Amino acid sequence: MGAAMAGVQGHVDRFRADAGKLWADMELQAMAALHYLGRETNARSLAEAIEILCKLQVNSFNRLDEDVEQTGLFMNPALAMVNHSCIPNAFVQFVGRKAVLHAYQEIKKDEEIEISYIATVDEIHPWCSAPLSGVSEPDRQKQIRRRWAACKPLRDPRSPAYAIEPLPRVLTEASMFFGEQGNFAYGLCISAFLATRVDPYKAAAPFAPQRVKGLLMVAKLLANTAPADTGASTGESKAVTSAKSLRGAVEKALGKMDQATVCQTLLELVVYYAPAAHSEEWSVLREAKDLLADIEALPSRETEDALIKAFVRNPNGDGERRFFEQAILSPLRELSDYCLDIMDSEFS
Ligand SMILES: C[S@@+](CC[C@H](N)C(=O)[O-])C[C@H]1O[C@@H](n2cnc3c(N)ncnc32)[C@H](O)[C@@H]1O
Repeated sequence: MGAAMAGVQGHVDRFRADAGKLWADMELQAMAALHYLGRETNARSLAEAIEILCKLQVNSFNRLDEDVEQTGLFMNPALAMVNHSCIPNAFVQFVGRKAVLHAYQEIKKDEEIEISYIATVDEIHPWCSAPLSGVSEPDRQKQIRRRWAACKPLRDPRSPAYAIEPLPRVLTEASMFFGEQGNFAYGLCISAFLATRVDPYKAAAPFAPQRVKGLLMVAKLLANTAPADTGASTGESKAVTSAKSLRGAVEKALGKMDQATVCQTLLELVVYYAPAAHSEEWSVLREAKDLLADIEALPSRETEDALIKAFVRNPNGDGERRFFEQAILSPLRELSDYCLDIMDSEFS
């Protein structure tokens, strides 16, 4: 056991660097353990005891009993080798004093066995949610590819579960990645997918902060997407296979829509919902108002402006609803239709 324990990770430096309550607790526990064992407390014995505690912290399982819930910690060096995934292919169950590693599905030879370190499906582990902004571009692409592959069970067309983490998080990362690359069209398709097919299922209230932020993201990407060159289109709309025809199809969809009108309407929605979502001081509200002022200053948009203002005044009127469905929602849905193809073509 001692030799096996030597091989497991303890991340002592990371715990020390955090220097929070956990580290203070560990020092106290280490001193108590040495005292209990009748061993002298000195710098060396304390460091050894702390290392063991850190290894337990990183590698042990909460041993759960069906009736009395947590009954203690369970540590097994072989089981401690199993890494985390937010979409695991296995889980650990306690049967009496034994821990049993069960597979959720068939695990092929050489495929990694992964369990979830967290308790509920909607939580997301820091490794899956860690922002990738400080990472070099090829590493970032590799990370998104890896995370996207892990989302496969959530995008099974027979039982899609787009709102379950980590899928929304991976799409958000990919949208930001494309935005930073200057590929606003692809970022927009992904953000449109999040705004229309993910966020409403994650948060029912239209003033939920994440939904309002999602609308601003779509509006910002739209503002950056220059009116598309419709001549670049290949004319294909179905069975988009190659990256080139996918690009052409997205450009065609963009070329058909009135980008300024969609952008302005989304910004009006952000301005309407932001105070309920957060406050009058919210930076999202400020940004939306600034962008709105820029669009309203564009020349020759009196008709569109009148339609948008009418919708804002009376969103439930028949004509206004039709305007929203046809001029705003329908083109956004069309863009969102390309999201999964884009992810598969760029990150598979
Ligand atoms: C219980 S151990 C798992 C085995 C460990 N990878 C090893 O080789 O000893 C937990 C540690 O593994 C690493 N780890 C586990 N899952 C990970 C993941 N999905 N991504 C990155 N690191 C992970 C972290 O350093 C974590 O503290």
